[in-house]
Amino acid sequence: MPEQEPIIKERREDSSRLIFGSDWDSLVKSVGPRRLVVADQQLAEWMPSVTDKAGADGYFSLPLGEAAKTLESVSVVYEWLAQQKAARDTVVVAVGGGVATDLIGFAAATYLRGLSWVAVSTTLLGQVDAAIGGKVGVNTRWGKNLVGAFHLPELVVLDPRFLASLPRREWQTGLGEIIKSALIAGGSLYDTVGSLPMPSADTLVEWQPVIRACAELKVSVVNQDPFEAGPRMFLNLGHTVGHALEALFGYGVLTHGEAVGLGTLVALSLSEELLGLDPGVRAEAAQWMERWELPQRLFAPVDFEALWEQLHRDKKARAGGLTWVLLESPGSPRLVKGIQRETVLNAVSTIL
Ligand SMILES: O=C(O)C(=O)C[C@@H](O)[C@H](O)[C@H](O)COP(=O)(O)O
Repeated sequence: MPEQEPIIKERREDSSRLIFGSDWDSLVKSVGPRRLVVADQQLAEWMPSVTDKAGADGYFSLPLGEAAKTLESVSVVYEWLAQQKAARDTVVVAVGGGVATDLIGFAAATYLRGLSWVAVSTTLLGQVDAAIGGKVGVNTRWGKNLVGAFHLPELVVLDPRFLASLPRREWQTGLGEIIKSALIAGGSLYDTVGSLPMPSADTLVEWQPVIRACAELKVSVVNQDPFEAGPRMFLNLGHTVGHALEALFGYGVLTHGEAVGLGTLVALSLSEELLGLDPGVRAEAAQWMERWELPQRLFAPVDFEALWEQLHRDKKARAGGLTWVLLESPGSPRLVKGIQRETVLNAVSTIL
């Protein structure tokens, strides 16, 4: 009898390995015998070099953006994987920002019941948060990321070269998640973030340690609680209201980071009311948002009834109602249940 190759890889429950810098070729090539690159179409100019660095057999790109983060786009990826005869030992290399790694990661999680994948993250938002931790999925008209899976990438590539050419709004959307991370972590991350200028290609060197700290914070939380049964919920600070706003305004109208920034202000206001958070924390977060030109108020009115209904589609909701992530002080997030409608209404009015 010829010796049989093991077909099914050992399932890893620990978080993905982060690779900082531009020297990722050999690690990515070592992940599996065959690699296929799938990317956001906006990255067309990078594709020859990425395909070469990944030692991939081929690449495919599709137009992506929050509005295209749908099951239809996932089907387009399935179609290409089928044409390429992707097999159980094929590795999908997903290249792009948060939408790309969420969507392509979801295609990898579900094609042939799960292919290994690598996330090559090309945006600030992706590098500090979205590409890490294996939450993959797509939006539906009922809610944000409502269809998805937990499927950890084998590697997450955080190469600063991709960031240099980001447009201003992409830097800003990343800041929404950085503010969230600084509030959850407290300590030196909170102190450092507050002193930094607007991120850009020129100030990237100053931001690099913060990007690394946010990425490492995320890995450590995900390692403690990979399937979000407890402390991983803290990473959702600002997302209950943020996701509801994204869905209500239409995906892509507010960026994810803008929505999370607004949602964080609401969460901080609730935290003052319910946990005695020092109001100086919200004032400080607002100052950062002012400096980085993130919206602190909604540009159009929102119907509170519709928002209240949308909030209840949050993935942290359980039979007993919503679970909110609030803050007692920077570095001390708390989960709070059963907040009254009137209290939420008052907190939401601070961003109207
Ligand atoms: O990884 C997590 O866990 C997070 O909650 C991080 C969030 O910043 C991220 O936007 C996440 O994708 C949202 O997850 P969801 O479960 O609320 O859709």
